[in-house]
Amino acid sequence: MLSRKRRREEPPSIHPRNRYAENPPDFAQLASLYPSFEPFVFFSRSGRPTIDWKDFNATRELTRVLLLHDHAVNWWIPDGQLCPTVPNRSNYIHWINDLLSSELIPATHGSDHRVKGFDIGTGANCIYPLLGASLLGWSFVGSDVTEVALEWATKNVESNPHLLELIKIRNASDPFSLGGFTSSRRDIANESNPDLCIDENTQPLCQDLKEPSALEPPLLVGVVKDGESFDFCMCNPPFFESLEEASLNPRTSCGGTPEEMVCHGGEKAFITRIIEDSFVLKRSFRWFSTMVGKKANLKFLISKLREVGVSVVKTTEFVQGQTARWGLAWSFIPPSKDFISSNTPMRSQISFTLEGLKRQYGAFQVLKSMESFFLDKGISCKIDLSSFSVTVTLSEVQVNIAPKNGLELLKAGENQSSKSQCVFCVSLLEQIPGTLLVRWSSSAKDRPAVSGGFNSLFNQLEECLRKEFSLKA
Ligand SMILES: C[S@@+](CC[C@H](N)C(=O)[O-])C[C@H]1O[C@@H](n2cnc3c(N)ncnc32)[C@H](O)[C@@H]1O
Repeated sequence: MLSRKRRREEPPSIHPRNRYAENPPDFAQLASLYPSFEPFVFFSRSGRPTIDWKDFNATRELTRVLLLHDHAVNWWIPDGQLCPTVPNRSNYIHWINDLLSSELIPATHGSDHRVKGFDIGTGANCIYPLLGASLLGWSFVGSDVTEVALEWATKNVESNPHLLELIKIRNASDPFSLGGFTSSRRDIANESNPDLCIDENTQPLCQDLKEPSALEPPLLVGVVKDGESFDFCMCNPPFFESLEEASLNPRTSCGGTPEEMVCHGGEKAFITRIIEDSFVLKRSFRWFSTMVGKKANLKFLISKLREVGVSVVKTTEFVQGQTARWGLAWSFIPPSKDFISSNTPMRSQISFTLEGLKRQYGAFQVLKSMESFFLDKGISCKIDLSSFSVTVTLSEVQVNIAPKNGLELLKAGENQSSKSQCVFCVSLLEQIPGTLLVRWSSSAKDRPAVSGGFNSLFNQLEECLRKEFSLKA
């Protein structure tokens, strides 16, 4: 109920350059063109052609026909393997393209250079290399560790002779066939960072610069060959720590084997290892990036990135149906001068998840608590129970005071007359039972001061709600 109402109000979740942003897939047309897809299409009560999203065969066939029809890509995966949705996966590719074309991190090559990416854990579906190569002509190395992923990723590339030269599949658990793995991580760190000079007695700059566990296949160090360089790496990591945790996630028809969904320590450990490797290979990539499944992990990972001394961190939010995912990107290369003086990036939308809600509490209590939070600070707000949101109105004076002096001064400013007000909306979306997504959106994109103040207010709100409602606080 809550989610359905909320969804109607969600801002567009799709990248503006995504080909499905303006024209979502036309199931009726696809059914008439592809007889194998036709049996999966039926008319919903509202009269619209749709498919059963809980049927793995239906979603796999949809992905197959979308890749064929819109991207001229031949594709297939065996039963049970993770089935990607094409519009959602395209968003990550477009975000990487934004990062590369922003020139925030200067390119070292000329404009005729072919962009080269590294997809960590490409899966049997090999979706990112296939999309990146067919949409933008990028070349890729896609790595994986399971036999089925390596076999099917290779098949998927070989079924597309026009992409054969662009995509290479690499076995990350077969490092001895690669150059460079015979050196220890410390040696590699020294080679690629001559200014570091780490010897056995040196306390490493990065606390986590340690030899990887013998049980865990490498991610980048030992898989990237000596002398190789890439414009970016990307990764959709196994999100879960255990099969139990994976099965708590709302079941979709997207399949996914334990090898694809689960890893020791969950995404936090997996991405931490990517960060450690990025420190070692800091000169070999212009951008490092990964998808993050849990907002709470995003904060931890950003603090890790600060620890290892990255020069830039960028985040974005990908909303996929009812699930939110985050994109995290970083670089060790100094940003180009044009960008250094610019303000902190603006966000028109920020969010956090409130996990492990205590049993006795639900969205209603959280909403009432948000109302009290704002009223206590002298900020005008209005609850809307039908959309589970609170509309917050800040006077110009309140907005201008907040970022500089902290929120305690908001009350002091409230009596001053204000010419213009800023209206923001904080809304709740139930992700899974016991987990709420709290999202804050504003239309004040053109006013950095407003967003700065609001970000700080939002952080306080997060802290306050966590203390009151979350078991994990
Ligand atoms: C969630 S799946 C992502 C598959 C695909 N990229 C996608 O987005 O649908 C994670 C993948 O990472 C792979 N993987 C796990 N450890 C790895 C490692 N050390 N190096 C490369 N791939 C790994 C798994 O086998 C799995 O295919």
